[in-house]
Parts: sequence; structure tokens; C-alpha cells
Amino acid sequence: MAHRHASRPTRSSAPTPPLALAGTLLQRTLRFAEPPEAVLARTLSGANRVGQRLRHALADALYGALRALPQLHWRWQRLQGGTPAPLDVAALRDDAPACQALMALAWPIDAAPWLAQADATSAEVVAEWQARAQAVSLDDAPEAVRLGLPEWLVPRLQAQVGGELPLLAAALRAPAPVDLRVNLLKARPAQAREALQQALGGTVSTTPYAPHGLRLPGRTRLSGVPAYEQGWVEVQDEGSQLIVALVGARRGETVVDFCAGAGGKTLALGAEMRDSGRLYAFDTVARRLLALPARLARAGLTNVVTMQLRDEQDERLERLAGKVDRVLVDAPCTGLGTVRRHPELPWRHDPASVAQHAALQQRIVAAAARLVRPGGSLVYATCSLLREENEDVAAAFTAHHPDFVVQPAAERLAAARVPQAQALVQGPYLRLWPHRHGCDGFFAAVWQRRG
Ligand SMILES: C[S@@+](CC[C@H](N)C(=O)[O-])C[C@H]1O[C@@H](n2cnc3c(N)ncnc32)[C@H](O)[C@@H]1O
Repeated sequence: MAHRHASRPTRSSAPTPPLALAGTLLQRTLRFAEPPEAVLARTLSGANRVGQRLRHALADALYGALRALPQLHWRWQRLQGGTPAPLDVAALRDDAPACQALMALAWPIDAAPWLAQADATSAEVVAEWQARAQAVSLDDAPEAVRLGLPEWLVPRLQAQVGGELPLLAAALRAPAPVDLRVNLLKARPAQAREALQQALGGTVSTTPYAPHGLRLPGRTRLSGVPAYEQGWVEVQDEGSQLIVALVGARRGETVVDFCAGAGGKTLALGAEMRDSGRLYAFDTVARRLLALPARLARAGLTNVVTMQLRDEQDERLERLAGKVDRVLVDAPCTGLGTVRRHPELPWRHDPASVAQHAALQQRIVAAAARLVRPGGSLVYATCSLLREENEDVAAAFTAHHPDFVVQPAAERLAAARVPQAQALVQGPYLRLWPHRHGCDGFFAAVWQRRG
């Protein structure tokens, strides 16, 4: 085998464009200024436009590299000789040759032909790295490397799932299915399912827990599909749908979605309310709320009022203090329950960012609670797996708010006709795990304000 390419590439032996592009994609993603989809769109534009098949291959390699970053890094270091050092993401993103090598190792086997077509030398380098890496075992690698997780995360997750940690880590590495929520304002679940099966030609299953959820087999493009274009279905993970079920919004009520973002849960809440009453969608980031009007129109919702908050203390909130039936706080969090869809997240966060999120979450839930009327309810939710952002935040809120009483999530889920509600809770809280429930990881606590 020619070792010319297998050694650490240098400037004088610069790799050919597709692999150089691949390395740039990984370097840019690891700066965490924008998500991988945005990095792909920005990088593969203008002079760097590539054909669709190569573009897909580059995207698959990028997601594959993010999903297996410590393993690839370990193997790459072993191939360099010497003792592997712990993965240092800040150093890696400045190391172009290393990023190219990791992307070569992550290049999808079935996409080798597209690479060979685009550039024979890149294809040769990929084949060579991959062949050499096969001989490198992970058996003597540290646990975090074998699990594919950052070191700081391992003890935190271990404390919660114990011996299930390898299953959880594997579930986090696997790509997520596409879940849909049927919009009851426009279609019945069976009707939507049949329409989708006809349009997509594959089997569409129902989700095991969310009452109005459908699951598509693998990656599917929905644009142009009539049931989607007409607002019969919305893309929404089953876990998100279960958070909405927990809120239990009803016709004619006043409901606040305090951290509405692009409105995924707002749309579901509005449908639960059958487009009656008043639904407020707040967020501090105007850009996120911008997507909402078009989505509301497609979903057939007219009962939603959106407002950009300055922060959670915005004085305009005073008008609603003590008046709202149900408040949902879908709090900003590390998102570590959504790693299947966002494999960059474990590398973006660290214990300091977890602590920062927890502090913000405490402030937001306390501010949002002021809106709840006596007898009304509050739901605090995150898509994080970490106790610091979940049970700890909920416990601190309960300790400081004696007028709020924790409600068992299982009861609320059962009332919303969620099957096997007991399997979805830990103590009084909703706790969804990718390896147990097949959806993103979610946490939610529910309180009722004393009347
Ligand atoms: C988990 S995301 C919401 C996702 C959204 N609910 C959905 O279902 O698509 C959290 C949101 O909280 C917003 N946020 C951050 N700080 C906030 C604050 N102080 N008050 C209200 N919203 C805030 C973020 O901009 C972000 O859109």
C-alpha cells in the first residue's frame, strides 16, 4: 500500500478538493457558530457547488464523523503511532489534516463510487485510511471513546441509566426516524396515514405512545406530498408530542407557550384547543418566531398571538399575571436528548454550559409561573438527558414555590389517552429515553397552582 497519502497530509501534499471540502465541513461544524445543515449549505455553494450525490455523501460523512468522533479520533491517533490523547475539540477544529483524515475514515462505503467519479485521488486516500483503520481495535480505548461520548458526560449518564449506558449511547448514535403529528383540525389519523402511504409508497406506522403520531420509514422528503402541503401532518418527534399531551390544553382556555421557538409545540397546542380560546407564543429570539405565521396558516390556526420578549422579565408579561390556565415552558437546554438528530451537541457542550443552562432554566420557569392562575397548571420541559437541567431544576422550583404542587405526569398522560403512561415516567416526572422509548430524550414536570 502506498503510504504517501496515509501519513498526516501536509500543505505540499494537499488532498484533492472533495476531501479538502470534507475537512472544511468538519472544521466549520466544530466551531459551533451554526448547525451542520447551515455549514453544509454555506460551504457547498458558489465555487464549491458539487453534484447532488457527492453532496449527500459529504453530508453523510459529516454526520457520521460527528456520531463517531472519539472512535475515529482514537483510530486516527493510533495510525499516527504513539499513545492517543483525549479528544480536544478546540484543537481538532484548527487541525485541517486531522479533520480531513477523520472525514476520510467516516466516508460512507456506499458513496465510494461518487467520490471516485469526482476525484480519483480523494477516493484512493479514503480507501487507504479506511483499510488501515480496520486493523485498529477499540478494545483498549477508554470507556468514553468506546461509547462515543465526551468524558464529562459518561458519569452523568451512568448515574441515571447504570448498565443501560451502552444501549443509550448506541441509540444516540443511530439516526432518528421521521415522526409526524396528525393535525386534528384537518384530518383524522387513519385518513392521514392512508394518504401518506399512497403518496410515499411505503409503510407508515403509528407511534407507540403519542396518540396522533405517525412514523415514516427512514429519510423521506415531504415537500410536494399533498398531506404535508395541506397541513394534515407536521414533522414532530414523538417525545415533543407527548409534552403537548401532558399540557392537556382544552377548548376555550388561555394557554402560554413561553419558549415557543419556531412553534412546533404551539401548533400542536392550538390543534388540541381546536383553534379556540387564546394561545400566546413567546420567545426572546425574533428570528425563531418569524417562521410561525406561515406554519400557523398552513395548520389552519387563528387563535395564536406571538410576541418577542426582551427576556423572561419583560414587563408586558404583567398583563397576564395570574390569568393563564396552562403555561408550557419548553426551556432552552443543551438538547442532549436530541443527539440522534443533532450529533454535534455532545461536542458543543461542557459542564460549564450545563450549569449556565440550569441557571437560565431556573429564571425562566420562575418568571413563567407568575402567569399561572390559581388552579391552573405549569409544565416545565427540556430535551436534555441531564439531571442538572431536569430533576434539579424541578426540585428547586418546588422548594421555592409552596403554592405549586407537583402533579404525577402518569395521571396527566393517562387522561390524554396516552397508552402505557407508567412506562414513560420516573417518579412524578415524564422521562423519555431514546433507548427505551425510541424517541428523543425528554423530561417534563407538571405543577398545579393551589386554588
Ligand atoms: C427548546 S427551544 C423551544 C422549541 C419549541 N418550543 C418547539 O417546540 O419547537 C427553547 C426556546 O427558548 C427560547 N428562549 C431562550 N431564552 C428565553 C427566555 N429568557 N424567555 C423565553 N424564551 C427563551 C429560545 O430562543 C428557544 O427558541
